[in-house]
Amino acid sequence: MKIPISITQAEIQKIYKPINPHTHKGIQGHAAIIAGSYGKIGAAVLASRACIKSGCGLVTTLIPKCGYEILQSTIPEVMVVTTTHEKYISEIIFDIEPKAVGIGPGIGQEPNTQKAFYEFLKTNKKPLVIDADALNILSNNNSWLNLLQSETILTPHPKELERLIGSWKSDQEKFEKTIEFSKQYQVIIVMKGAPTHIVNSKNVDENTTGNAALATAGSGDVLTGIITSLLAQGYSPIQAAQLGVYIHGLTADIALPETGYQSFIASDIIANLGKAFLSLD
Ligand SMILES: NC(=O)C1=CN([C@@H]2O[C@H](COP(=O)(O)OP(=O)(O)OC[C@H]3O[C@@H](n4cnc5c(N)ncnc54)[C@H](O)[C@@H]3O)[C@@H](O)[C@H]2O)[C@@H](O)CC1
Ligand SMILES: Nc1ncnc2c1ncn2[C@@H]1O[C@H](COP(=O)(O)OP(=O)(O)O)[C@@H](O)[C@H]1O
Ligand SMILES: [Mg+2]
Repeated sequence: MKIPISITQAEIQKIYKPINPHTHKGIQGHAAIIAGSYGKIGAAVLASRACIKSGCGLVTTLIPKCGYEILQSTIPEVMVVTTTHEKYISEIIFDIEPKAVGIGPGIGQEPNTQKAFYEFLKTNKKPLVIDADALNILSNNNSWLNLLQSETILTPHPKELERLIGSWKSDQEKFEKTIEFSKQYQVIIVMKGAPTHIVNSKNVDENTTGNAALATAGSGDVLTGIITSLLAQGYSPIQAAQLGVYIHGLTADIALPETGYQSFIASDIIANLGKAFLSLD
């Protein structure tokens, strides 16, 4: 395996596009988030808030009915579409044309949710981030991987990665298998961890930001929202993955002197996105 390329501030500075003073919400990108189930509407809230707080102009979130009031009152900036089922996502139907879609945080694996995901994958042509339960559904139905558009971004943590590619005996084997998987399905794999690596066919990048404060519930859900937002703003999938993991980690580095490791929670990632983006301007 080649030595990973570090995702440094200098590299990110080449990718980062400052906001055009004449932009408006209609051209700043419309993102769709598909997330949440009964008891895990928080995952939808975190991903949606991170998405709108990362620069896209509009966010529409698809959630099961039980999350409607929660989402509308916690993030009034985000538009909401609900499914017919009360507790889980039973179909994926939008009345909008999103520029990018993020799917998976907290959706569970109900049979109807799996079917809805399959129907969505058959027709989706938008840039896509797949996380959490949507990854687990793919692991259980691996023929569906052939439906993915090239450069779809998968964001597994180590357990989700193991479900996708099988177990490994060494770090080297883990990377070899991930690279092979990425080549086979033409996907970008964000191997979340400490540090996070991004595998894009034969290239491997290593993130340089972040710390153990991120080992807290919902921090991956937030990453899904950030990367989806960047895709909706027109970043290429590999750039969105690189800038997304860099900014996500940077929030924890910025917050650490105030929060310490223990009191940092996923909402602190979102609260520090502004400072993280400003450090690139
Ligand atoms: N507030 C919410 O609504 C939250 C919802 N969440 C959702 O809950 C669902 C379940 O997600 P989980 O990830 O908890 O469940 P999983 O069963 O996918 O993952 C948990 C397992 O993975 C292992 N694991 C996780 N990170 C690891 C690492 N860095 N190294 C080694 N092993 C690691 C854990 O030890 C555990 O065995 C997902 O849909 C997720 O999006 C979570 O994000 C937590 C917060
Ligand atoms: N010790 C650590 N150092 C740096 N980053 C970490 C550490 N632990 C977790 N993270 C990051 O936090 C995120 C956790 O994602 P995930 O496990 O999907 O969380 P959740 O499903 O609860 O939202 C990933 O981006 C991962 O890289
Ligand atoms: Mg997760």
